[in-house]
Amino acid sequence: MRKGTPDLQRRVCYPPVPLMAPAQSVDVKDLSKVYKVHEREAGLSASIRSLFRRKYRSVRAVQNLSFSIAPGERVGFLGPNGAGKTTTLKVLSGLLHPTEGHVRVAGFVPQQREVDFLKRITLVMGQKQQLLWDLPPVETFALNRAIYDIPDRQFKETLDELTTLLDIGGIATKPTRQLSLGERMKCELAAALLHRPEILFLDEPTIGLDVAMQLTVRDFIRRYNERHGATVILTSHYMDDVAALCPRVIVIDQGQLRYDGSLTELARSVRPHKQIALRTSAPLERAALERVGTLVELDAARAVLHVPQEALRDAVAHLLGRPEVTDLTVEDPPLEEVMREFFTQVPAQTQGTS
Ligand SMILES: Nc1ncnc2c1ncn2[C@@H]1O[C@H](COP(=O)(O)OP(=O)(O)OP(=O)(O)O)[C@@H](O)[C@H]1O
Repeated sequence: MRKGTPDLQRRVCYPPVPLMAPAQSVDVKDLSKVYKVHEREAGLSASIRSLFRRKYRSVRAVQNLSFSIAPGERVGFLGPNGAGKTTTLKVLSGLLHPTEGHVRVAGFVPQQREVDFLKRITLVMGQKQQLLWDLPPVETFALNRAIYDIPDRQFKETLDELTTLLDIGGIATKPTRQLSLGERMKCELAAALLHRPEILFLDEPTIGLDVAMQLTVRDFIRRYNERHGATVILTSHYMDDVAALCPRVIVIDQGQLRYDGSLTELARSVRPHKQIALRTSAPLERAALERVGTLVELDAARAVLHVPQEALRDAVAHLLGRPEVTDLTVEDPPLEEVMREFFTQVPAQTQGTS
C-alpha cells in the first residue's frame, strides 16, 4: 500500500461488509440446528412438577448440511414433512441462529440481521402473511417503503412493475380481508419484493392456490428472476412448481442432505425409463407388448408401458407400425412418483430427535 493511502480494509469495523460481490449468494457449511423442546406430561400434578423441574428434549431439525448457491440460480429445496426445510430457510434469513456451522448469505452472516443484509433478501412464507388484515395492501406497501427506506422514484417504478407483472392494479386498494387467497398471495409477493431483494427465500408460495393461480405465481417468479438476476430458493410440495422453475434441487430428509444436483438427473437415476401410453382400436396381445417393455396397464382400449431411454426410439417405431394403435404419447414419470421412490430407496441414517 502507498504511503498516505487510507487503509480501507483495516478501517472496516466488525462485522465486515463485503467490498466485492460474493462469489456465492448462499454458502452453508456444516449447518446444524437443534431445538430444545420443553416436555410436559399430561395432568395437573405433572404441570405443577414441571414448574420446578423442567424436562427438555432436543430435536435435531438440521444436521451437518452444506451447500452453495450461485447468484441468479433457481434452486428447489425439497424434502418430506419435517425434513428441516423451513428451519434452514429461517436460518438463512437470520430468524434463527444456527446451533453449529457457518452460513453466509450475500456475504453477510444472517443472524447479525444487518440492515444491508435485510435489504438484499426476502422471505415469503405461504402459510404466514405480512399484509395488514383490515387495511388494503397499498398500506402495507407504504409501510414497507418506510421500513426499507426505499427512495420515492425507485418505489414508484418497482410498484408499477410489480403491479403489471402480478396484475394487482384493481385489488391492491381493497381491504386485505376481502381478497381471495390467490389475490392475497399476489399482493404478499408484491409487498415482499418492493425493496428489490436479490435473494428470494420462498417457502410454499403456491400453497392452497388453484392451478391457474399457481401458474401465475410460478410465471411471475421466473420473470422476476430473469429480469433482476435474483437468486431463488423455493420449497414446494407441488412438484409442478419445482419442475417449471428449478433446474437444480437440493433434497434433504431428517435434516440431512440426500441429493444436490440436476432435477432431470435425479429423475433419470430414480426412474431410468420413459412411459409410453397407447390408445388402441382393438386389444393388443400382452406377450407382444411385453417384448417391447414392462407392461404397466392393459385393457381393451389402452396400454401403458415402461421402456428404457435407450430403447425408446425402436419401441415407438415398432408400436406406431401396429394398425391397432390410434394414439401414442411418451411421458416422463410424474415427479411426485420419482420423489416418493427416491425417499424409499435412500435409507434414513439417523432419527430426527434425540
Ligand atoms: N420451533 C420449533 N420447536 C421445536 N421443534 C421444531 C420447531 N420448528 C420445527 N421443529 C421441528 O423441526 C423439524 C423440522 O421442521 P421444519 O418445519 O423445518 O420442516 P419442513 O421440512 O419445513 O416441514 P414441512 O414440509 O412440513 O413444512 C420437525 O421435526 C419439527 O417438528
